[in-house]
Amino acid sequence: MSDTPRLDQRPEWTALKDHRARWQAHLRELFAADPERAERYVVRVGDLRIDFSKNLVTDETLALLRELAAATDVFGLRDAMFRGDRINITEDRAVLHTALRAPADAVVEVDGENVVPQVHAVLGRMSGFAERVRSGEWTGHTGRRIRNVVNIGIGGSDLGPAMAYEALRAYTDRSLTFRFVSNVDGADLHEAVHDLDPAETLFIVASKTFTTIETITNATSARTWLLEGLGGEEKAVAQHFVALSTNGEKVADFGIDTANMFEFWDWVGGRYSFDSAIGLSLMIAIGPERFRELLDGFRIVDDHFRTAPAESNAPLILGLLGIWYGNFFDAQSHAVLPYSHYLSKFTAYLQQLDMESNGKSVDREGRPVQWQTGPVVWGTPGTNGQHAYYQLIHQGTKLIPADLIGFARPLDELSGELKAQHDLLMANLFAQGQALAFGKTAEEVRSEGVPEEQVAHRTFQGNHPTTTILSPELTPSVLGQLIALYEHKVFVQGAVWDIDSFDQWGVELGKVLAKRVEPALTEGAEVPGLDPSTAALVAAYRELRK
Ligand SMILES: O=P(O)(O)OC[C@H]1O[C@](O)(CO)[C@@H](O)[C@@H]1O
Repeated sequence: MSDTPRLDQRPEWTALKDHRARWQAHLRELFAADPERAERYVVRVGDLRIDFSKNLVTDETLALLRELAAATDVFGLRDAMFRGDRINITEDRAVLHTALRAPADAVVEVDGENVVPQVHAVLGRMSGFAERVRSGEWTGHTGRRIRNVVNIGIGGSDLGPAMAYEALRAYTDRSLTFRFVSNVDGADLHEAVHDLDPAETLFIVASKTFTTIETITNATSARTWLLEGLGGEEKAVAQHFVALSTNGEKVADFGIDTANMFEFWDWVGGRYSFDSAIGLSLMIAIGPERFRELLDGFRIVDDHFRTAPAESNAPLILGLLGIWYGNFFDAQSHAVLPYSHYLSKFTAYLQQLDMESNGKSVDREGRPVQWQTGPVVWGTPGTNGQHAYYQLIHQGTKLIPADLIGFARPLDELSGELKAQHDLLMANLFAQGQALAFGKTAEEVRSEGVPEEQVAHRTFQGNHPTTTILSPELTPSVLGQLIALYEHKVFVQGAVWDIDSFDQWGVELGKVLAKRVEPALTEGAEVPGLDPSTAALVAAYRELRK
């Protein structure tokens, strides 16, 4: 048994509990008492200006939170991560997604071997391949150039490239079509390929393990579709399928030539893998140079996280704010609300990053935790959300801290009136932050002549915390900065909560049970050990499908 004190028994935790018990201030009062907080509570990293002034904190709160971070040795674990120590303890692995964006002359060792040259070798191969596809030099089996790229993967092998493709659409080669297939529902693949010409289609099968049932099933069906379309010649596969994986053996078993495999390593977690070979579809879309800019963006935030003092360390501050709300205000969720259409898949990406990392209920030694861990992360582009669920954030009974993300300039893609709409978009972001923080008092409502019986309904309590992340423009580098910011925020929270943020045992049971239930559905076989409820569902399914 370890002598590490339990988190909730640390004096720093108790100090925060006491601080919370005394907490009364409304954001209106905090700003009235200290108008400077609008400037003081801002951190800058790279192109990101992170304004956390509309959070329920004072200098004292921030100091107490930093003391908790120091007591739990967040920076010690950070250094261990960057060094390549095996901090993913249940899988006994290093956690080195930061090595994926390290400069070529950096040295990051795993088991005494510098991994940076391998990273750059794969990046070089990816660049060469991406250029050949983009230029038309890489052709399909019939000699026609590739016009469609279909990424088949799920979880970390899908969400990153799919999100970033949307985010950076303005930088993509519009003469190519990109599709992302993840769902084992045959409808996903069907909709992705039904209007494509197999002779012009490249499948990228993305799977770290190359054993994931959804991906292997979809890849097998894609191969059938391709061969049917190209007259059944097996050797066509070589020109139309490439693999992204850590598992060369399984790639070969599937029938993809390992010469067409782009490798990554077990020290890259699936949800942290999109800047590895998993980004190949994105690299084809935006080109190797833009991809390198994206990596540079990640690196800016890595360097900041590694070196900035606690007072101005952006991922640390964001992580601690989340802890303040989740552990001391009982907030159950965290909303991420981008005011950018291009970021429409950003929150879905963060859901895996955050919830698969920190959805844990035992500490690093396997003891049940006595404190809340990862929040439910949710959200969609802000303006659409305003006309759907913002009502609950403004006037519901739950505390929902939110990040509002916006950009000063629209992309050059837009012109004329469409460009001018950007100010309206951003006016909405600013207005929401203001309304959430300051609300509208009953007196203000009355002064507008609202009848007394409606005053309560039209009053806005305010005091809802938001953090506003503003940057000049959504470039590849800025996207990399944003993702790294959240990666390290999640890291900080896992470190404080004393959980392993890098395993994902919680997704295993469902996978095993699905394999056990499937024969009952497809072959009508009896499945021993089904609970009565599931057995009844299976029976109803069999009856209904007749
Ligand atoms: O890349 P793979 O091995 O196919 O795994 C896909 C996803 O499945 C998970 O293991 C569980 O959902 C994720 O962590 C991972 O990103």
